[in-house]
Order: sequence, then C-alpha cells, then structure tokens
Amino acid sequence: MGVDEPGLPSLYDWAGGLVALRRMIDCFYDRVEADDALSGFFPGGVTEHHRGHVTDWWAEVLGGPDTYTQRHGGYESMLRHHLGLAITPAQRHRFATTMSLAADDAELPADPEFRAAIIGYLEWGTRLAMENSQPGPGAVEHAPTPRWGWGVAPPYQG
Ligand code: HEM
Repeated sequence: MGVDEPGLPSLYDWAGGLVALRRMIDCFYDRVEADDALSGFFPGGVTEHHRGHVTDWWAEVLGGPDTYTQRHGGYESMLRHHLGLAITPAQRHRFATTMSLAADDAELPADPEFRAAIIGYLEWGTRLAMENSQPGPGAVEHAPTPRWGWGVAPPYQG
C-alpha cells in the first residue's frame, strides 16, 4: 500500500512491481545509449550495475521496498552520482521525455492517473538532478529517499 495514502495501492504495485520497473529502466537506457544528447553521460554503455541501482531507486520512490536506502547508500549516494555532471536544460528535457517513451515501450499501465503521477515525479526529480549537477554548493546534502504518491488524481473509487 502507499506509504501515506491508506486505501490506495502504491504506484509501485500499480506499475507491476520490480519486474515492470526494471523493464521500463531497460527500455530507457537502451534509448539513452542511442541518444546523441544523453549517451555521453554513459561512456561505453549503461552497466547492469547502474540499471539495477536506478530500478531500486524508482521502486523505493514509488512505494516499494527500501532496497536503495538499505543497500546502495540512499539519497546521499544518488546525489553524489549527479554532482558535477552539469546537466543542461535540453538534456534534462530529453531525459524526462525519453522516460515517458520508455514507459510506453515497457507497456506500463497507461491510465492517465498513473502516468500523471510518474511524470510529476520525473519533472521534479530531473529538475533537482539538474540543479544539483551544477558547479558550486547548493545541493541538499542529506534527505530521506522521497516517496511519491498519486497526488490530486488517484484512481477513481466511485
Ligand atoms: C528523476 C530523475 C533522476 C533519477 C530518479 C535518477 C536516478 C539516479 C540514481 C539512483 C543514480 C545512482 C545509481 C547508483 O547508485 O549507482 C543515478 C546516477 C546517474 N544519473 Fe541520474 N537520475 C535522474 C536524473 C538524471 C538526469 C537528468 C541525468 C542526465 C541527463 C542523470 C544522469 C546520471 C548519471 C550520468 C549517473 C551515473 C554517474 C556515475 O556513475 O558516476 N540522471 N541517477
């Protein structure tokens, strides 16, 4: 169940759990590897290690198991990976739209409520990643891993 939305399934369960999220992440990085704007971030291709860790991050954010916090270093580790990348607005936009396409590739649920929720997280997360990737201080150094929910448009329960 969602961490703070009693009576509603978590976004993680709605997506189809870890297997479905891994499918989305694989579709995403397969596209990234062929993308002129994004492939340069991953010289030599996107490793199995990276794909697995990012899947665990998304699973935790969407209300699944807290594996990323327990085993991969949590928020601080995710933040560290983005420091200094100097992500541009165009690269951020490409990243977000590519994930939306990957959700289609992976045949995640296509209902408006689920897609609105994950796109909301993507807009939020990519903008934070872009800000935190710029030179100089400014990033929030310690925080819990975020937990995302349905927001203002949960599944309709007439
Ligand atoms: C919702 C937005 C994002 C999420 C959830 C996310 C998630 C993550 C996570 C969890 C890691 C660490 C993986 C590990 O523990 O090994 C990571 C690393 C990385 N991310 Fe992101 N990221 C986001 C946005 C971006 C954007 C916009 C870019 C670039 C355009 C980017 C580029 C990278 C790169 C290059 C690394 C690996 C750095 C390295 O291995 O040194 N990320 N990301």
